[in-house]
Amino acid sequence: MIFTVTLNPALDYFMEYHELENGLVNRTKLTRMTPGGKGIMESRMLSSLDVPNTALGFIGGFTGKFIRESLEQQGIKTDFTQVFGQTRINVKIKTRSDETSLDAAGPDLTSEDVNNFLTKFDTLQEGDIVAFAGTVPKSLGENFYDLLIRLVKTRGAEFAIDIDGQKLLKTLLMKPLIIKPNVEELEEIFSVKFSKKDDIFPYGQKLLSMGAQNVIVSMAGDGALLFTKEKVYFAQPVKGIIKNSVGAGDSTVAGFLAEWSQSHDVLTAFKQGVACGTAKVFSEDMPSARFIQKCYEQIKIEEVSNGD
Ligand SMILES: Nc1ncnc2c1ncn2[C@@H]1O[C@H](COP(=O)(O)OP(=O)(O)O)[C@@H](O)[C@H]1O
Ligand SMILES: O=P(O)(O)OC[C@H]1O[C@](O)(COP(=O)(O)O)[C@@H](O)[C@@H]1O
Repeated sequence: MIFTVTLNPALDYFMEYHELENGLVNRTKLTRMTPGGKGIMESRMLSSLDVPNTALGFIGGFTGKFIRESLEQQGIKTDFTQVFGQTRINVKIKTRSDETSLDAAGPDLTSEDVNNFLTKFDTLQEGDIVAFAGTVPKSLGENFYDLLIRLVKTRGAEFAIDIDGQKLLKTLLMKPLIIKPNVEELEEIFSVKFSKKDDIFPYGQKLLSMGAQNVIVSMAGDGALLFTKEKVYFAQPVKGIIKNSVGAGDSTVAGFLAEWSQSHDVLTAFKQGVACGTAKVFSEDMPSARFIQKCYEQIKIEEVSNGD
């Protein structure tokens, strides 16, 4: 079974404008609400692919109720920890030229909330995969993921993690099945600037040598790289009209896990990850399995130099 963990879920509130004018009243032509937060997006994508999974995390207030009910209506299994505070609202503004996110901080959590949440890890077993993704609410402290990863490993399960910054590096010793920094995150982690794809190779290798089992470096409209112990692969980008790129990275991770959990074939899992990321950006909301398959058929993967 795959479990996704969203410590700080969000109701994503989408607003569309032709253009935004600062300091003026801007009237939207379209609004939409969807359940968000990185693990929740992964659960939604896994469910589009019909892969059994359970969404874990902290939710509260009317926004939390909206998330729980929307997921349940879509047939997604949830086992959230109910908290007193209110789940945040993240505003996603789309104009003709830009996509902008106004993301909130999220509620404070108590030690009782945490203890209730930790019991969800009691039944984990070998063969399970836990996908951690997204920011940690301040009240949980910097090291909360480390604690959760230790629980997962103690039970013989695998984990995937999609977080940014130095915090990601700290988790590598625990050997994540997959990590997926995007180019900007990788640049920030190593304080470097990439001007071409080949510049990324030594850093992908470095993440492997630090403990990651597999590394995907996503490059938005420039495709993605997969680093495995044996080889490095490049997935060419698919061209199309971008409808909504929120959750592209989460969809990539979910696609990878969906396939890997069934076949344990890393290359096919990478292809499915790229197909899901691609299908997501070309859709307003979560794409259908049929559209993901259509994208999958267009993905071209080539082996590139091993980057040594
Ligand atoms: N403009 C785009 N055109 C085609 N595919 C895209 C585009 N943006 C994202 N994708 C797909 O989604 C994946 C993840 O996107 P990316 O923006 O790198 O991740 P994140 O959301 O984590 O920043 C990419 O590797 C690619 O497959
Ligand atoms: O936990 P974080 O890092 O604040 O991210 C929350 C946001 O991430 C999302 O899952 C989108 O993820 P992406 O960064 O992959 O577009 C939104 O649904 C949500 O508002």
